[in-house]
Amino acid sequence: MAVAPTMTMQGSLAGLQQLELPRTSYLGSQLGSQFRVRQPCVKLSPRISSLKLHCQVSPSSTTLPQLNVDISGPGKPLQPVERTTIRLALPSKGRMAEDTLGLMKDCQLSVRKLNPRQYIADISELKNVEVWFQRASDVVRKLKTGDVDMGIVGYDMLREYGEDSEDLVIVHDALGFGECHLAIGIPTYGIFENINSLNELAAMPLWTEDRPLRVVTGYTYLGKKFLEKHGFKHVQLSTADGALEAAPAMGTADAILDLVSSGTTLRENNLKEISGGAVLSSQGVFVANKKALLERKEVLDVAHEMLERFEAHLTALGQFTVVANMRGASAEEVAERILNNTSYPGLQGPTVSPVYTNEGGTANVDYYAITICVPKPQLYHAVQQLRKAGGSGVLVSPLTYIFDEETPRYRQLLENLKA
Ligand SMILES: Nc1ncnc2c1ncn2[C@@H]1O[C@H](COP(=O)(O)OP(=O)(O)OP(=O)(O)O)[C@@H](O)[C@H]1O
Ligand SMILES: O=P(O)(O)OC[C@H]1O[C@H](OP(=O)(O)OP(=O)(O)O)[C@H](O)[C@@H]1O
Ligand SMILES: [Mg+2]
Repeated sequence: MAVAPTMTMQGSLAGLQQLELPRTSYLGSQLGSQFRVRQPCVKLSPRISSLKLHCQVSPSSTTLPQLNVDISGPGKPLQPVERTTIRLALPSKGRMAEDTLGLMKDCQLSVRKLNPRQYIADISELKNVEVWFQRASDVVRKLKTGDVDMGIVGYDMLREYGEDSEDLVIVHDALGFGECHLAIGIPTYGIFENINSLNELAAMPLWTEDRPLRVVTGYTYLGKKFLEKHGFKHVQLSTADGALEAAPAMGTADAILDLVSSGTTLRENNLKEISGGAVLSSQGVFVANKKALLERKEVLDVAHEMLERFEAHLTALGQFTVVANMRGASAEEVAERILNNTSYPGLQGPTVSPVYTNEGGTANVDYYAITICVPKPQLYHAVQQLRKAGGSGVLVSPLTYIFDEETPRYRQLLENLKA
């Protein structure tokens, strides 16, 4: 039953501008006019006798004080109030945190954080969006429970902590950072010297109920499913937070199940991958809570905008804009030469525009400037083709965004929401 408590506040209130409620109940009116309650939604249980609330202080303050609010006595029932803000959870630390903020910035969605220890921030371009910094595992957990609406994490984390939940939906599956794969690693030496595949590992007669294959991993959900699926009968999974590659040499595990990117950590610890031993490929993904997308149009709208920005930027990253002056009789003739003699027609076709030269005071057209987009790896090939087709003075510049007419991923998202 919800109750309206009477409250006593303890602690210094100096400098407080607003109160953040990490959980959900309506406390707004009791807090006094000097506070702005940003999430006035808390479920209060009659058993709760006190709540600790984190308070956001004025920008000049560097500390994050805690305000103790004692709740005592029954009051009149309160109606729970729906959250109206949109919550985006981002990784709070490590390589994903940096890369995520980098991508947001590149998409003109800079995240404003008042100080590094603060876990809430905002994005001036996305009004009504709160950014919450969380450990990657918590980003997924909170997405599942609906405490946040959208988030960015590694696909590995999504699968491990999301546990194939139907409440989660991927909005963008390839953000272009945190690329790695989750794989089994075994020693290159000793009894594993001639073991090169998952089947060979499973078939080793050594593994029994009393002496199972010991695998250390941070991915116990995915690991268990994977090993069961591949016929491992006697396996013991254990877990550790990092430096798993040390376990076989220490004798505390036979194999590891961990992320591999360059392969250096495996190699430096005398471990190897085996064929069939890769569980999944991973990179940063943009995920949302399905119910939030379906039931709150404003969440779907923000997801759409972020998706469009990500797509426009990530597509552009792989291409150059190329401008070349071409001698020609007409714009059509130049366009035909590009379309027929080169492999790079541009997005819909080449843009062709006249170049006016000064001929005794009269503007004359002998050249046409063509503009096309070229995939980065094919740049030199494109320049060669353009030269052959009569191009001179080729200018190459980076592309920042390519906004297509529509975003295929958005269409896919709408399909997924119907399912
Ligand atoms: N070697 C790697 N190369 C690329 N991406 C990686 C690598 N290791 C991890 N990742 C990706 O980054 C995410 C975060 O990794 P991890 O949790 O190990 O954080 P971290 O940045 O290493 O910090 P810490 O391990 O100290 O908590 C992983 O879920 C995965 O998606
Ligand atoms: O194939 P590589 O390029 O060598 O990368 C793989 C390593 O990167 C990650 O560790 P991380 O650097 O995050 O250290 P941690 O174990 O402390 O998390 C992962 O857990 C591997 O150990
Ligand atoms: Mg790590």
